[in-house]
Amino acid sequence: MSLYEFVHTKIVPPLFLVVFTLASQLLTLTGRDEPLTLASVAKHSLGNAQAWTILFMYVLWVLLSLKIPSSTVTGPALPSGFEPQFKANGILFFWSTLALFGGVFLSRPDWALAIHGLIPELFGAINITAFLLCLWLLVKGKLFPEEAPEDGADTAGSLLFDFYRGVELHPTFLGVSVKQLVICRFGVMGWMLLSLVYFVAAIQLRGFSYPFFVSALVQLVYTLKFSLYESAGYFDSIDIAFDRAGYYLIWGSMVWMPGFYGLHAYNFVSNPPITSPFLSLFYLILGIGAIVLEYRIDYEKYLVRSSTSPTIMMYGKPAEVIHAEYTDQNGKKRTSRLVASGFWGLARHLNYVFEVIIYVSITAPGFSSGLIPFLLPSFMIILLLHRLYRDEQKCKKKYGKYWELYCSKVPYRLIPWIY
Ligand SMILES: NC(=O)C1=CN([C@@H]2O[C@H](COP(=O)(O)OP(=O)(O)OC[C@H]3O[C@@H](n4cnc5c(N)ncnc54)[C@H](OP(=O)(O)O)[C@@H]3O)[C@@H](O)[C@H]2O)C=CC1
Ligand SMILES: CC(C)CCC[C@@H](C)[C@H]1CC[C@H]2C3=CC=C4C[C@@H](O)CC[C@]4(C)[C@H]3CC[C@]12C
Repeated sequence: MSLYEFVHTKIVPPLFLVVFTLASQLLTLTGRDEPLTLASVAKHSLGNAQAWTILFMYVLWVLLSLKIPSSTVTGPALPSGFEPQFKANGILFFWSTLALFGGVFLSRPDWALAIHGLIPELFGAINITAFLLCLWLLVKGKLFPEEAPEDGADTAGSLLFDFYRGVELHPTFLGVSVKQLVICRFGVMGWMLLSLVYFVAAIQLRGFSYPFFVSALVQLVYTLKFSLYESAGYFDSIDIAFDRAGYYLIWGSMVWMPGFYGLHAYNFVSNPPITSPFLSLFYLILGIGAIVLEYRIDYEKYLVRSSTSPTIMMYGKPAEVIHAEYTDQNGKKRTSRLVASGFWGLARHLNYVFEVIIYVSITAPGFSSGLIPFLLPSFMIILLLHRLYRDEQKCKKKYGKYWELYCSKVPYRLIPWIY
């Protein structure tokens, strides 16, 4: 066993389970008149009737979004030939959620302040639900997996590692994909809704804040971008095609995403961001610009991958495409397209750079008011560097010499001419 494997399978699971779970509850106490102690964590960690009611209503809403009739998108096939199905109604979900909850908070802004006060209990309830879900996914994956034996509902011999990493790739719950339900619907939209709640709560307390508005607006546009990208690309991502449904992905999306990704906004309520209107305008343009460019990068890949024509025009000339051969898990030869021009010709993961810029624009309005707004961009840099490493390993293994050809044409991983 290599050192990386040892750390990955034996050290990371227990460490992350304790540290991140505890941190997720401790952080809900920031910006409040309560000591950051284990006793305070314990006091709120079981939730209360109001918190459980809010959570129940929101779970019903996200479940409903995947239960209503809609067209479907197919994800990457498993060795057995099984093709996971996802609902293609991300945009409808975005606008209806915004209309429903936006309407509720506009007519009852005092509810936003009440929910802000309930955050420790709400995350107590979400944490319990996420743990129960991960436990159920472990038991189900081990005892009655939905996936065929050749798809390898994979177990690593250690219960803790299986809990952390997950067993199955595409488990379902009440007939819907657990990944789409938890990541795309509960996590991403829950994060956006909580940030809107904090924004309205701050208005209730101190009136309109332009820097907070900029932060919330960039995040709203980012969520809209995700909803557009959900059916066009997210179902081919590492999260869907490779990562199994366990603590990392499921707890991460259910608790860490709405909690930690929204921490700066949660703290803006008690510690308002102070930034000049000029600088706020700069962050707004930076954030929206980075979202548009990131969308363009996702779109260029989508354009080349989905086109049936042998020549694909990009920026007025034929796109440079590597027709990469690979062998799938059934031993069947297949071809895929690697774009080597446009943004994908500048660096192999330029989208990750824009991703970090987006998170900087969302949090930067609060940079002068404390350390908390620096946490999210720092976390993103670590998360994306780890992801870059995993993705490059995956592509090297999958495409072999074709990946090396792409790397020779596009030698930069992240930032053109630098790295
Ligand atoms: N906010 C957050 O916490 C995070 C956000 N993100 C964002 O989510 C989005 C998706 O991220 P992610 O899935 O990691 O990465 P990408 O969208 O970059 O997809 C990577 C995959 O694309 C394919 N690929 C690689 N190079 C090329 C190429 N030149 N031409 C065509 N296809 C290529 C490979 O898959 P294949 O096997 O299909 O060839 C590779 O595994 C990004 O916008 C990212 O910034 C990502 C991580 C965290
Ligand atoms: C603390 C840990 C246990 C790690 C938790 C990690 C997860 C919270 C995140 C891992 C991958 C993340 C995502 C991938 C791609 C995305 C597309 C983007 O456009 C929106 C965000 C996201 C869904 C993002 C969400 C957080 C992760 C699931």
